[in-house]
Amino acid sequence: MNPPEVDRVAASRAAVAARQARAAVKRAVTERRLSAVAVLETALGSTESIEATMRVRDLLMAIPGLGPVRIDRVMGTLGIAATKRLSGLGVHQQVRLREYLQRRAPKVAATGDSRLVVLAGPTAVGKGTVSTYIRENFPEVHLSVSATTRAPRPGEVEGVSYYFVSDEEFDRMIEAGEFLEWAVVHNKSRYGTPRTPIDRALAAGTSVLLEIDIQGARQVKAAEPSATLVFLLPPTWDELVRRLIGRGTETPEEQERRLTTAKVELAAQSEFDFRVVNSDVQAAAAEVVELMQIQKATDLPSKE
Ligand SMILES: Nc1nc2c(ncn2[C@@H]2O[C@H](COP(=O)(O)OP(=O)(O)O)[C@@H](O)[C@H]2O)c(=O)[nH]1
Ligand SMILES: Nc1ncnc2c1ncn2[C@@H]1O[C@H](COP(=O)(O)OP(=O)(O)O)[C@@H](O)[C@H]1O
Repeated sequence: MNPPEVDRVAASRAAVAARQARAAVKRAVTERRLSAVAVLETALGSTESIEATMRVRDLLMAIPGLGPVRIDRVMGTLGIAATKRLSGLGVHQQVRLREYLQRRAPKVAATGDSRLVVLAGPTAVGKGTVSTYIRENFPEVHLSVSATTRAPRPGEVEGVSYYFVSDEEFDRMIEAGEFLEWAVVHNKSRYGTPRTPIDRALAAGTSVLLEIDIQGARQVKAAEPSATLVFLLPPTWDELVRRLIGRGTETPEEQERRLTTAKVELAAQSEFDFRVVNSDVQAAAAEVVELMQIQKATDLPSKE
């Protein structure tokens, strides 16, 4: 084959793969394993996502109970042209479509099976930012509060950010078996996940999110194989460096050290069940919450 032909074959293979991935997303919406709102948020969060290339009409077609005639009428009311793709929506169209989906589209099917989900990832990728967004916007999720031996920073609240405990108290908690997992993080302080609030929340049917480091994620999986591990990724390495420096909470030496650790941590991503790219906080949070609600996502396209 000559080069233009090679290009053509590659392009047509990519088109087939994209069509299959779009069909998998549609199927997941129809089967109520994925909410239509989450598809919209992912599309708006990343123009490179498969979701961004979906037509609005196809997303609506995936919603059980909506037929072609009704969809034409709805799209007319929303002021969206028949061929429009999710990535091409104007700001007002986005708002109108989101409101419509929130009202009309069924929520993902309840599994009757509350989930333990671990969010981990390299330093400064945005774990704290995404989990704070979830705490503030998704009250149905129980966000675990860890105990730590590090000192509180300005603005941190006892019992909300962490339980700030002494070394002696932390020793006592280990002895008493109060932790689901614990670890020394950044070679400095100890952090641990109290077991009782998690057991209580799961027993009450509430899903639980742990924002902990990678050593902790491995321990949770060993203790609770049914736990779901989610790895938060930066859009690029340079963006991770920018976030770490931009946050301005570490000295240049500490930043260097954390970036060296981050390379090792990034290599652990294949141990995780799902990967979510944190390009946009709202979209990343929506994806994490979605993963807390679906029972089986094996035939969804990868979240990479
Ligand atoms: N293993 C484990 N890690 C934790 C726990 N709580 C927080 N961490 C991790 O400890 C690290 C340091 O957190 P923090 O002191 O808040 O500082 P940050 O690095 O600025 O986010 C982060 O990677 C957290 O994910 C916990 O209970 N167990
Ligand atoms: N999606 C994002 N886009 C841009 N900046 C972000 C995003 N998510 C987080 N940040 C910023 O990156 C920095 C690190 O986030 P943080 O939540 O402290 O990371 P982590 O808890 O993983 O160490 C913070 O300054 C935060 O505001």
